[in-house]
Amino acid sequence: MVTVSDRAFQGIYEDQGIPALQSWLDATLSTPWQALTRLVPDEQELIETALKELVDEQGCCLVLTTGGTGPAPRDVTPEATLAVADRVLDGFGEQMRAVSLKYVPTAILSRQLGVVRKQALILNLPGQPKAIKETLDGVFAAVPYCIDLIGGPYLETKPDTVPVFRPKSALRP
Ligand SMILES: Nc1ncnc2c1ncn2[C@@H]1O[C@H](COP(=O)(O)OP(=O)(O)OP(=O)(O)O)[C@@H](O)[C@H]1O
Ligand SMILES: Nc1nc2c(c(=O)[nH]1)N[C@H]1C(S)=C(S)[C@@H](COP(=O)(O)O)O[C@H]1N2
Repeated sequence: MVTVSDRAFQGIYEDQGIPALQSWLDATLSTPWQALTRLVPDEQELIETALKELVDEQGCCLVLTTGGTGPAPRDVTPEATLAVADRVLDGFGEQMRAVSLKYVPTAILSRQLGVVRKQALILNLPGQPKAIKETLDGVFAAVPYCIDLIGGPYLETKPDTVPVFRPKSALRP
């Protein structure tokens, strides 16, 4: 979980991004998981370093960033994400923007991406803490099967949360 925010990094406001990510994942995942967190300013090189470390050294299978996806000059999270990507999964950005339009007309301002690096799926979420639930609710059904396909662990969700979709042939007992 990576918060990208100049002001949260400087302590001007308390970071609500990582707590919102943690509580969404705690409420949703039934598979045991371990949280690793990073708080970085809107600096491309520092974002790239955090992403590479979480994937390459820590072995994360899912990296969620929040913040820095908009059109302002210091918003560089998508550039950093693209720079470390092996492949782009366009559907994630498209779907997150589509579901976000139900909440705010400014959803189209987010340049958020979903990419694969090695065994990890990296998803960019907008910085507004409420956007974390709004966007994850809309795409998470496809996340576990994506992680299966890139060689990560078999993730499952709790009943009455986001139902995971896998083709029948990919289901495990
Ligand atoms: N990590 C965070 N914790 C709490 N609130 C946040 C966080 N990130 C963003 N916000 C809130 O969402 C708004 C829009 O987020 P955005 O990422 O555009 O921030 P920003 O205006 O670029 O500034 P900064 O990078 O300093 O957070 C912010 O003005 C702030 O109110
Ligand atoms: N679901 C959701 N998507 C959203 C928002 C939101 O509140 N909810 N905010 C939008 C706004 S106002 C902006 S500017 C862009 C980029 O936000 P970021 O720079 O904080 O990443 O995300 C957009 N996407």
